[in-house]
Amino acid sequence: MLDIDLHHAFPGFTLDVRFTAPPGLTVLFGRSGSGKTTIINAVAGLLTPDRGRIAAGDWVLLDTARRLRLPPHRRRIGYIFQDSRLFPHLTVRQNLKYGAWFAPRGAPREPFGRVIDLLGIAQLLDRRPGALSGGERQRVAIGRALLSAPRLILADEPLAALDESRKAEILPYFERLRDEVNVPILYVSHSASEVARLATTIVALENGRVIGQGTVADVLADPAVLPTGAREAGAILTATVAAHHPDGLTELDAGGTPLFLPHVAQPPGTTLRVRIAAHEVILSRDRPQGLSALNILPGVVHDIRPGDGPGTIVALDTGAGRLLARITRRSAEALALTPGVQAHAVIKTVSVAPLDIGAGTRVN
Ligand SMILES: Nc1ncnc2c1ncn2[C@@H]1O[C@H](COP(=O)(O)OP(=O)(O)OP(=O)(O)O)[C@@H](O)[C@H]1O
Repeated sequence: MLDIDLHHAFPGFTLDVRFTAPPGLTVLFGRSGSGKTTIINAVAGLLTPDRGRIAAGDWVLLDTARRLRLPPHRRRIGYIFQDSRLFPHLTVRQNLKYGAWFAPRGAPREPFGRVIDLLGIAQLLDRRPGALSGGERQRVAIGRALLSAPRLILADEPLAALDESRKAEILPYFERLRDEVNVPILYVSHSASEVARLATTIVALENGRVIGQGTVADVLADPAVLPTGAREAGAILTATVAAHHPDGLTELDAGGTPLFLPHVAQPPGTTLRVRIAAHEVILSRDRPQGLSALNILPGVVHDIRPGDGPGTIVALDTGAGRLLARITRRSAEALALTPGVQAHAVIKTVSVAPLDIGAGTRVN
């Protein structure tokens, strides 16, 4: 458990945040200038706030009321930056050992071999960073952070410099870090799909304040707290791989409801987290007939959230979970959608992007 309470005034900007991050991966989510880096700098010890307290469980990094301030090198933090910051003249093995060198004697830490396995970097150990891809370098950077026996991991936009295919390569390793290593992770991002894949908890920031905080499913469903508003709103469903069909489709079981997606690599029985973007969902009052879309989910309207423009977000409770549909207010009126009425959500199979399907943990 990570407790953060910070107050700091710069000329023209005041940071005033208080939040608790439960175990897992907590994303600081907000527009440029919302205060994410200022929080990270305060946790790292690069900025001493006017007032504040930062503690990871019983490990207190800062408590201005008690005049306690650990210097940065004693905070036991593992860093993962946008650029991997590996030493170019050292091999991967030496870079990893450098991380281990920072671990205090006797501190519990992941064994070297387990970190290598977790990140799939055994075949890279004798190479130098110049001979690695961007994704491989980031895996090594994660390993180096882990081997320093951290009490907390700070990841500051670690995927921002990677293209889509490298992101897809590295996301599963962050999922493993989240699910298999018992160290809280504070992760900065402004990408909704990255947040949907990785977050256990989201802290949404605006102008130096917390404007929303909660589980990934709750926060991503609330356009009011998303940096890009309704455009990135979406639902997160937890589903299990039921079957791979010969025509290339994968059938998921989402709370007893079948959901067809393009082929996913995971074997039957695997739990997945699937983000369904609100703009990909169509609503119909009656069950549509003769439609090409394979996923037609009956449900009941939970609520309707008007936006600023012509759009509105309709939340529909289905057997698979709560889905969100971004439709026009005109359509919502034409369909007479109000809380409690029955409707059907239509989702095209191919509308779910591969990056939006990840390893599952509970999302709410
Ligand atoms: N040392 C400083 N002196 C004065 N103002 C600062 C200082 N550091 C940050 N600020 C201001 O604090 C605000 C928040 O900055 P911060 O870097 O924390 O935002 P951010 O959410 O991390 O943005 P980005 O996503 O662009 O990195 C900005 O208005 C910035 O100009």
